[in-house]
Amino acid sequence: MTARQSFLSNKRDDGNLASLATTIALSFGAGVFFATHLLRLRDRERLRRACSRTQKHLLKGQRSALGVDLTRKSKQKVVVLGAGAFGTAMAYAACQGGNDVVMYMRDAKQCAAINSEHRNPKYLSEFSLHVDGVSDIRGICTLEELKEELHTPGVVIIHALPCQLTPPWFRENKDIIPKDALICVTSKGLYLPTQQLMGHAILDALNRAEQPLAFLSGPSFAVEIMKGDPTTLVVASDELFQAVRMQRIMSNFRTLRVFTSDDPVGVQLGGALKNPLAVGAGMISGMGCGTNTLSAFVTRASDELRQLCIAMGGNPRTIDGLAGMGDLMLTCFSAQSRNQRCGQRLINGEKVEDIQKNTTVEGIATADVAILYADMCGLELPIFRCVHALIHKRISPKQALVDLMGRPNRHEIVQ
Ligand SMILES: NC(=O)c1ccc[n+]([C@@H]2O[C@H](COP(=O)([O-])OP(=O)(O)OC[C@H]3O[C@@H](n4cnc5c(N)ncnc54)[C@H](O)[C@@H]3O)[C@@H](O)[C@H]2O)c1
Ligand SMILES: O=P(O)(O)OC[C@H](O)CO
Repeated sequence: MTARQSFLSNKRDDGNLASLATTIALSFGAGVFFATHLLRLRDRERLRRACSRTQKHLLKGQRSALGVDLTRKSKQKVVVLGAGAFGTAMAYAACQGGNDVVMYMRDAKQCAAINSEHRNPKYLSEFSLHVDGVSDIRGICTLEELKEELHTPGVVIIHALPCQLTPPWFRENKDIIPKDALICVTSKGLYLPTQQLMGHAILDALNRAEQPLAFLSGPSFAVEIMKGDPTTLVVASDELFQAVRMQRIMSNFRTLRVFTSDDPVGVQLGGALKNPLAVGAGMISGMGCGTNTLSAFVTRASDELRQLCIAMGGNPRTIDGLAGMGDLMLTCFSAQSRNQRCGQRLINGEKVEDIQKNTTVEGIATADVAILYADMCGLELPIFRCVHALIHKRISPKQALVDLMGRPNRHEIVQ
């Protein structure tokens, strides 16, 4: 049984009108999406219009005149890979969304504490993982257990491992990953050894082109998700029904609102490339510059992000959204961001290797790949290049400001 069949049949098992309406809407949506593929509508605008029609139909189906409950959904098996800050927040959110959630980690002590005390002793330990009225998150720590959990038909994997460790992990463990399991990637970065987007690197590591993938991104500090601060995310997939499926799994209609997207390239690039830019923003703060400079940086940097997105085949409108501007603002303006703090520490003279010893900073490796992409696409991208040069200490902070502020006069918005 494929993930989609199992998902649809799960929903039929509910036997209620709400599930049936949604199932019909989803089937229709998936049908429209596949039909657009079959008809080889390669033109991006036409494809986007078809997807948005699908989405409208879905919404219509969910807002049934029969008054069905929009929020009703069937329990899904969710396996979270990684029990760091974001793995913990994702497991908690999926559990709040009413799903059966298992979190995989290597550390047996950490796992035992999660199962007995319902807290992650290593990350966000101040928060209880007990979700009222829903089953608790279960920790597992052996590959045997992981294999067994992944065996569940229709299983969804939420991946929350740091980017540079991800392809090796999937290569090593590909035999236990079911071919039809949806992998929802939440890590934000580009893979340095092969200069790939995470999705492509994972498919290569699995040696499979057909593994269903989705990408969840947007402004979301793990700690604020745990606190229950209203948070919005976007999930993208080439197969729109997979994005809708993740949307339904993660939405809790109170604190987490998830939008869908048909632009996995744009969503991945937005999430990944905001990280080196956040390092740059931290450098600006470290230099003692104020909000004028930071706002200028964020605005002009978003233009470079858009240029790169277009050149790499993404939709520039995605950069205007949560995965682009949303996350860029969050990480550039907040010292809660590890990338932002890394920038400040670099300006204060710390070494990049030392900063990365105990903390995940995706922006460093991703900055290297961003420059390779810029060269490949023939783009100037002065802000990305200055941040990259500062990270590698090829220019001084003072020189970076001279280089950026001394550029020739020009029109602001170039169509
Ligand atoms: N922290 C956030 O607020 C946040 C928000 C959105 C996205 N993200 C993204 O999520 C990804 C993970 O970030 P994080 O904040 O959770 O990092 P983290 O450093 O808090 O946790 C990473 C976890 O991965 C585990 N790990 C490493 N190798 C492993 C392996 N081989 N097997 C099992 N576990 C392994 C580590 O033990 C650690 O628990 C990053 O790409 C980050 O950009 C983080
Ligand atoms: O702490 P950072 O810089 O890795 O940012 C975390 C998330 O990406 C914010 O959305």
